[in-house]
Parts: sequence; structure tokens; C-alpha cells
Amino acid sequence: MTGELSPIDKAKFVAAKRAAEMVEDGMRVGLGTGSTAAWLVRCLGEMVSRDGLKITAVPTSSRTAALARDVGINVVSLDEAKWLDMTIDGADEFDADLNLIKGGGGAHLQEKIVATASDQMVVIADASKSVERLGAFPLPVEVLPFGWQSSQALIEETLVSMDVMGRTTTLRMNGDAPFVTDEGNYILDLHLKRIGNARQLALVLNQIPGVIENGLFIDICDTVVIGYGDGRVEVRDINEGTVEKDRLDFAETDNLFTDLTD
Ligand SMILES: O=C[C@H](O)[C@H](O)[C@H](O)COP(=O)(O)O
Repeated sequence: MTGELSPIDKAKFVAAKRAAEMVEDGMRVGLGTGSTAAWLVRCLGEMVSRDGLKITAVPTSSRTAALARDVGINVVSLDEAKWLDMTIDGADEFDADLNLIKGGGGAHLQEKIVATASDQMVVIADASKSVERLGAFPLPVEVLPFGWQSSQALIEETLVSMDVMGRTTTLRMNGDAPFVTDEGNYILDLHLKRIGNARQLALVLNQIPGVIENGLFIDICDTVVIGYGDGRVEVRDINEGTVEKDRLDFAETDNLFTDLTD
């Protein structure tokens, strides 16, 4: 029962459930990665099996693909789908302009490709992801394993030249070995504290040899659905501002997803 969920899980769940309502029959939908996106996949799976919703989905990671198949969603590659009506994904941070940091789960490369191949990107997040200025969450940068230390040195030089507050970078680990992305690359996490000019940093980082993609999503997200621990949901649109506030009818919900793990 959702009543047994922690407030943070309930917040993620209600955001995902509200976003799932935006999906219409026949849509081609990009499915994000992470604990919040996993709730969405479960919600959509329920709508497919219970209500006969017909969608074609493009997952943004092997984890999401496995979960989507598991819950009965029709999964295709992005090249098969070609273009998507909507992508729904989580985020590690979002600011007032709906710019994002993503990649906490190391999936931001596929996520950015899928989101930018979509008419609309909807982010689902609990309220703790809302920030005034991006950067408290370490910025993930996917790098080629070949010469990754040279790429790291160049990234650190770039941070100094841009006068960024924090300049520490760390190789993401998975136990004793480097964390490896779905594409076989490494992740460097940039501990910046506060990013002054996120737009410029996003462009500059991607110029560095060996850098595949950074986790800044600038001007990509259209809508954020924010969930709260008491079941409230808020919807913010990039053009119209807050379009829905304090909706509480998600407070008591179905007996769904008790065993969700990500
Ligand atoms: O690489 C992972 C993704 O960008 C996630 O969407 C992001 O880290 C948010 O994940 P979660 O919903 O688990 O906080």
C-alpha cells in the first residue's frame, strides 16, 4: 500500500502517477532511468495491462528496458521509433528555468539523446530536487575510458579557467572497480557546489577530448511534476508557470508497486 511508503517514495510515486496521466493512447514515449522513473514505468505498465493503454516506449537504460518489458510495455529502440511524443524522466536537480542536473544513475547520455528526440520532456521529481542554483549535486560527466585521467585533468583546468567554485572531480566507483555505463564508459563526478553559468559550462565540457556527455540539461525540459510526501502534486510548465498546485487526490492511491526496487 502506498500508505506504507516513506514520504520520499510517496512523493516520487505521486509525481510519476500524475505524469503517467499525461500519456495518451498511441503515444511514443521515452522512459527515463532512476528510482522516480521506475515508479512511472510501473504506473504505465498498470495502465497497459489494466486499461489497455497502447504505447510504444523507448527506454533510456538497460535497467529501464528490463523493467518496462517486465511490466508488459512494448519496447523499441530509438531508431525504430525515430521520434517521440513525450519523454518522462527523473532528475537530480531542477531550477526555476527547468534546467537540470541528471546522471546520478549514470544514464544521462541515453537520457539526453532520447529527451531531445521528443516533442516534450516531462521531469518527475520529489520537492527536494528543486534548487535555486544548480550544482550542489555533483555534476556527472561521461568520459571514454581511454585516457580518462587526461580528460579529467583537462576538465579540472577548465573549471579553474571558468572560476567555478568547487573543482574537485572524482571517478565514480562500483565497489573496487570504476562504474561502467551502458555504453562502456566511465563517469567523472564534478563537485562544483554552485554553477554560475550552467549553459556555458555545458557547452565547454563537451568540447574536451574524451568527454562524451555531461549531465546538464539546458532548455530541454518543458514541464516538471513535483511530488510531496503528503501526496500533493504540483505541475510547472516552462511557458505557463505553475499550472496545477496542491492537488491532493493522489494521497490515497491503489495498492501498487509494493515491491519496486531500482
Ligand atoms: O542517471 C540517472 C538519471 O539521470 C536519473 O533520472 C536521476 O539520477 C534521478 O534519479 P532518481 O529518480 O533515482 O533520484
